[in-house]
Amino acid sequence: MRVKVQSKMAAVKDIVTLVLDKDHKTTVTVHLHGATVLAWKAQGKELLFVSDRAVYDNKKAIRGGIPLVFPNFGPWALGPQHGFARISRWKLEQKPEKDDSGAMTAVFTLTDNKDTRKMWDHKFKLTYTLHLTEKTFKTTLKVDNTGAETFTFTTLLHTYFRTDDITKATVSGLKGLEYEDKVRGDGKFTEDRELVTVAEEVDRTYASTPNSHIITGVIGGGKVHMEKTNLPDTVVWNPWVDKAKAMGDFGDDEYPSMLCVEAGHVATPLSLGAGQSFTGSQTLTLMDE
Ligand SMILES: O=P(O)(O)OC[C@H]1O[C@H](O)[C@H](O)[C@@H](O)[C@@H]1O
Repeated sequence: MRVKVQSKMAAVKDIVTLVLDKDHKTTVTVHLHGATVLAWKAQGKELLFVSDRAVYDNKKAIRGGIPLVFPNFGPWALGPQHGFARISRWKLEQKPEKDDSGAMTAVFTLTDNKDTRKMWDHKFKLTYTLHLTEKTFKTTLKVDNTGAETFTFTTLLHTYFRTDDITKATVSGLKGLEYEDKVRGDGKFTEDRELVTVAEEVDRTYASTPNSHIITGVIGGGKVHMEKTNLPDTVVWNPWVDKAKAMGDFGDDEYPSMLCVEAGHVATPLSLGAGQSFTGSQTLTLMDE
């Protein structure tokens, strides 16, 4: 399946790879379109889902991996759904390098330009730092307001985990929390399950979640620990049968193979004054089975 995805990818010049070890067992692959993480392989196991039908035309958002949502989560009056970060061309600011501790780091940036200002007339700089060790993958997004006026935004790391069978996957840390449910519609609901499972279309935004979730049922019976900082909300999404069929860049039969658990600041917008900055991050750790 991965080979097929690779062969459909755009030119090699679009792709940056962080290789931790010489055997290529622990790597991260990033597309400059959106600085979209396409793959995180930990000890030989590919943990992220990318659709076989994903489009690599440097225009459309890439269906899978970790698209970056900024400056708006969801439908947006000023531009495309989930904002422009995931459909903008990012710059590789610092090539993958090993630091003293042996971790690989790479840094990508996006600054306002005529296309972003057409939609959202603010000056900003986004700095996205990827940090890879043997079992952990940390992604940190820094937002700088480089203009003279305050702006508000929402942001999110839209992580697609690869699952063996979605009905066997679970997400911890959500019991007792309020959520909005885009499937059921208006109103707030309260989660009563210790471990959230998915057996139908799910699209929920849980507000003020704990900084740690454990996701089970990741490919090969894997367990991933998600730790987040300054990203207080968690979205759980799977399109299920009908929505999968309606999406042009997602296979009809792919929904059992993915689960999105998305760390973000989306339930309430953030406000940044001139010269201020915000930093949010998530660290994914492949846990021992
Ligand atoms: O199709 P996209 O624009 O990539 O959005 C994919 C999904 O992203 C999030 O999970 C939202 O909560 C969903 O409502 C949306 O369907």
